[in-house]
Amino acid sequence: MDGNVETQDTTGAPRRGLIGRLRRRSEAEDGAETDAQEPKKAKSLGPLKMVYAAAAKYPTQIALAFVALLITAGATLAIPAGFKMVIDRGFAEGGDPADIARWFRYLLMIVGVLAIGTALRFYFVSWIGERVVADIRLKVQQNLLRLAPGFYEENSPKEISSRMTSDTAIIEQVVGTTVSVALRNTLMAIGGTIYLFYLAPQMTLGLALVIPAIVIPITVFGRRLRTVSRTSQDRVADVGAMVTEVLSGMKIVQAFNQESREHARFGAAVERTFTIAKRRILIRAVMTSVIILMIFGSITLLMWRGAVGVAEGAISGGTIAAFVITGGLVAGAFGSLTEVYGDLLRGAGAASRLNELLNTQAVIAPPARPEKLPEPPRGALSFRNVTFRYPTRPETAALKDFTLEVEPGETVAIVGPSGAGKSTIFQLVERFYDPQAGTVRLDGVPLTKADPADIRERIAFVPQDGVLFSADARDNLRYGNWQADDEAIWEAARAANAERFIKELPDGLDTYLGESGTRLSGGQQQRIAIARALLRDAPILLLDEATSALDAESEQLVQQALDRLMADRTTLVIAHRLATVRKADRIVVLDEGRIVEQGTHTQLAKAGGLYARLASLQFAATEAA
Ligand SMILES: Nc1ncnc2c1ncn2[C@@H]1O[C@H](COP(=O)(O)OP(=O)(O)OP(=O)(O)O)[C@@H](O)[C@H]1O
Repeated sequence: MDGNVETQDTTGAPRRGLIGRLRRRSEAEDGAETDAQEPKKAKSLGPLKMVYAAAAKYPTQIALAFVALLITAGATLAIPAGFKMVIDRGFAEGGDPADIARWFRYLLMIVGVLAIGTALRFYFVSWIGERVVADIRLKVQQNLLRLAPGFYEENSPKEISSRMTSDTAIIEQVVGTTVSVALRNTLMAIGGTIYLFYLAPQMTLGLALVIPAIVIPITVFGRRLRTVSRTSQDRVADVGAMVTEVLSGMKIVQAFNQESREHARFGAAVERTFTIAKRRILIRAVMTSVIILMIFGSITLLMWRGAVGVAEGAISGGTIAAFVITGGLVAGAFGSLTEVYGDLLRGAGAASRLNELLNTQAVIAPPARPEKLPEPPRGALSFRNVTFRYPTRPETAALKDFTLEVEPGETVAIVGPSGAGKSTIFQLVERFYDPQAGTVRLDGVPLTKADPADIRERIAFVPQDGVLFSADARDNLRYGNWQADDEAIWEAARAANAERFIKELPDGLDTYLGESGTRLSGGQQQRIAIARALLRDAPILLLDEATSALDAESEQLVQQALDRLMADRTTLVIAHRLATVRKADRIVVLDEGRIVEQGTHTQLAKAGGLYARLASLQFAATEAA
């Protein structure tokens, strides 16, 4: 009756009053995800300040929501009064039909105001909730884009994405529901209690004893049920995990004749789920019976007391009706208020997790007065005595006293065993990290003195496996240069030997390349990445050659594309192919973060050192593939 739309549950059906709320809560216990992974609560409401600040930007909507809230609370309380009139005057024997109509019209008017007011309140309150969440998401993502890759090693993308979705959903719940529920129910509890005293002071005192007797056991049962439910969901998750494990390892299970053992193991997990579910349903069964007994029992007792009063002529039938309805509203309001604080703490927990993402400072940021890189770009790279440790692995240096001067236009192949530090060189050139000692320079300017965006503007990076986004072929190519028109795109595609297969795609450049480009072969993805780098047309090329073996024809197509890409550019290439090292102006051999040899392929092959060993193993293997 109070039009409690904000407590809408996942089924979309509004649940009203105390019974509705209880049902909603116990259904939530059965729900798959609702309480199973209940998010952590904060210790205080402090972090909600950020939510307040975000909402305060929309004073008009807040004012409108508040007005609607006042109107609906008033209209809700007016309903019992309306019923009182209708019952006492509208049902009076021998009454004038015109007089009866008046009271019913009055009641209808209240209902109309309540309906419209509730719709407006729901609209504005939810609007604010959604808008606040949208603003927070935008701000968080903007900050995330500024953070260096090191941050994502310590904070998993899965965790961050869960903050962006579930934590923001909790905030939405707080703004769009909890605050409104709290305000409305406080108004209803106060207003309702005053009205009850006005109607029947003695019966109200009786009710004051009954309400806690209803609310307290329900709250206690509710808590127990929530704990048991959580355990129950964990057990169900165990069953799920076991199914996945066995299914994905089915060949091993069967090859080792472990079917009966797996069945027994699964049986035990299923029985554990059943045992805990039995406890849950027992608590819920008892809880339901207690609720029915308490609520309907007290209504019956009140009516009984009222009936005696009516018989004695001390009280009217309409007053009894108004009293019962208002009593229900007030009890429901108190019931709701018991949940509000917990919900707010949960919201504060979510807000503090989002705050962390919002306030993380970028380690790699432009200096206050960035030094301009010389124009036109030359493409000279220099590493002087660079020592670098990854923040997550401070004990080992990925590069040790590394010195390398790369001349404009030179092609330097970097080879070395796995973990030697080859990719680390690229990370430092892009300035994803700053070395602990030594200096990296681009065209004579130390990277730390320039704006990272200016540095990256001058670099094209071709990763091992072409990183494609879920977009069409055109946008995947233009990622290197959004100004490129179709003519330029086709020219790059041609040079990258990608023209033919792109033309053969169902919609040419408009073809959607699917999640992570799964619709293209490895060689095709590499050629897209090469075309993208061609479009970028940067003076420095960082090329991480693919290790995956391609068939001879793709290999040749990729190689030709790479040759065109490397021409007239300073190129650092992590080389896995003999063809590449042969063509390089210089080969740098890296081991455990240090340069151990340098020279051309012929020189190094003759020297009989690490390169000669690697070449005979690694390149022979890839050439044979
Ligand atoms: N993000 C990281 N955090 C911590 N340590 C890292 C990280 N990336 C690389 N390392 C470590 O730094 C060292 C150098 O790694 P790097 O990736 O540069 O080697 P690599 O020569 O490119 O190897 P591969 O040929 O296997 O790709 C290794 O010991 C590696 O374990």
